[in-house]
Amino acid sequence: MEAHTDSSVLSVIGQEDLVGGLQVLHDGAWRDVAPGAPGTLLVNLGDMARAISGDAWRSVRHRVAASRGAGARLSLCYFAFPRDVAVIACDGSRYRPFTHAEFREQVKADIKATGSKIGLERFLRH
Ligand SMILES: O=C(O)CCC(=O)C(=O)O
Ligand SMILES: [Fe+2]
Repeated sequence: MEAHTDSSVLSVIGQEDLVGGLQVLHDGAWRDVAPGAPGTLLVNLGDMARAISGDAWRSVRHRVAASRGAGARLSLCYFAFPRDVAVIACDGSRYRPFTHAEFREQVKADIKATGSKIGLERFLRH
């Protein structure tokens, strides 16, 4: 899975594998996230948490780089999203207020046009 930030408010990832492969970008370097003990849940902040907090919380860029022949990898993800009509706004934020539906449509359009998600940058105030 290529590098991305989640679009959610938060994501809960249950990794039932012992293979690993999840990596997060930290200080410009990809770091492995070691698989936890069985039953470990990993919580990831998404773009909506970032926007609602005015960048106080960050949506970490991550990817899955499972190596060939490492065995089966199973992960279950739960993504919590705002309702479509929810207005995502924060006083003093770099982002203009937008609805979740607007964000979703913009991501869809950007993926169609460029092959990848652009995300919150699209909503920067000018
Ligand atoms: O499988 C994983 O560990 C993460 C998957 C992921 O990043 C996603 O589905 O957004
Ligand atoms: Fe993700």
